[in-house]
Amino acid sequence: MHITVRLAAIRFGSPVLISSLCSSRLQGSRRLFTMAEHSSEKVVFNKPKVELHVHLDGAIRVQTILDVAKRRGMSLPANTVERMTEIIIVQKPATLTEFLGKFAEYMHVIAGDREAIKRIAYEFVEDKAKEGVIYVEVRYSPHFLANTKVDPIPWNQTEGDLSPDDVVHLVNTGLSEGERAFNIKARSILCCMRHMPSWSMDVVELCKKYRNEGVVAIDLAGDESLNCENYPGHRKAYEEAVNCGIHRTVHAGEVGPASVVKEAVEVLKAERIGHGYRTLEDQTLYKQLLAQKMHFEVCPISSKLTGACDPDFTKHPVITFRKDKANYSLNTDDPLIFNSTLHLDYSTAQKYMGFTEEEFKRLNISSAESCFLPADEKEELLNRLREAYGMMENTAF
Ligand SMILES: O=c1[nH]cnc2c1ncn2[C@@H]1O[C@H](CO)[C@@H](O)[C@H]1O
Repeated sequence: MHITVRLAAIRFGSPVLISSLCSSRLQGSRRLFTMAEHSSEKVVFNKPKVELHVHLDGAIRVQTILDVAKRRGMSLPANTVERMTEIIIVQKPATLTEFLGKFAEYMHVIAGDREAIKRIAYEFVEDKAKEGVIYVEVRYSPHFLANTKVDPIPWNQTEGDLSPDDVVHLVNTGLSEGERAFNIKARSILCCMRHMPSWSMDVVELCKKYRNEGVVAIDLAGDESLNCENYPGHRKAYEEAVNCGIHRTVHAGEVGPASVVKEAVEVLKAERIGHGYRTLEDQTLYKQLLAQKMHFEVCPISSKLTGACDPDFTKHPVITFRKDKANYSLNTDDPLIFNSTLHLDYSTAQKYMGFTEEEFKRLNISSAESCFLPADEKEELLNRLREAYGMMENTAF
């Protein structure tokens, strides 16, 4: 084995570990498959994968929510995994606003609790390792998990002593303990929220402070109908990110029009677009983004259940992306709320959109090329994938 490849294999997890973990089913809440698609879920791409768009607070185990509520003496609308899962998940196509409301069912339990925040980060890494992910970038809003130095204090919490800064430190700790335990690589992206421009400067400052401890980029999430031209807080934060070399992604063109994507690229200097489906409505913009190899973070199951795309997967925008050899990834987004797994996104792409093993390899290579790791670590990741996919050049003479 080539030395770089061997090093990469160690850092990103051994193939044996990955394949054995891949074949095991997820535990806890993920067993309750209620969507029709779940019955057909199978592992269609049992190879190392890269995931670039997944929300930590949308990827918590239901059992963990129940455990933490019990420990903290908090009440929940249900006390079994099955019942609580039914309450949290979106079962049929809804709206983005309806979907975003689901976080309020459980965020008050996790927010403000040191042990819980570290635990969800650690368990997240375990769940991703089980799906065969060898590199993941996970995102969240530090403010949504804090209970002091955040205005307003979210989820009706009373003021405590956990600041957004403490939250980032705890998530970093949970992720790095998870990395060591499950032998994959996990980095994080900090989210600004569209409706809270006053938090955005804090977010970029946290990105700067923790750039050497696992934080790789800034994001803008939430309700896209709020235009950032009217919210200079986001623009200023992204300007600072550009000036300091902080990587940038923006949720745009998910349910909002192509103009939001244009603004993300031209004003916020986004290097990747979260979702971006509605870019196709502006063919000039789409061609420009294709030419500059802009990366689209596509989330198939999510796009159906948030009402972002036609529920008929055979009409999904990612089919056009694939035909045009666009640069995109396949991601879960919020697997807790969609009661889904990365395997379901892949099997859906195969079953309804004509994706092949070759395309899965190509899109994972594009994902690695578009990830926010520094160049040397990116090359290691790429080598690891090329080796697993049988794409290594023969260097033995
Ligand atoms: O698909 C999405 N579109 C827009 N915002 C989202 C999506 N999924 C989650 N969040 C928002 O991002 C926050 C930080 O992780 C979540 O709390 C949720 O409000």
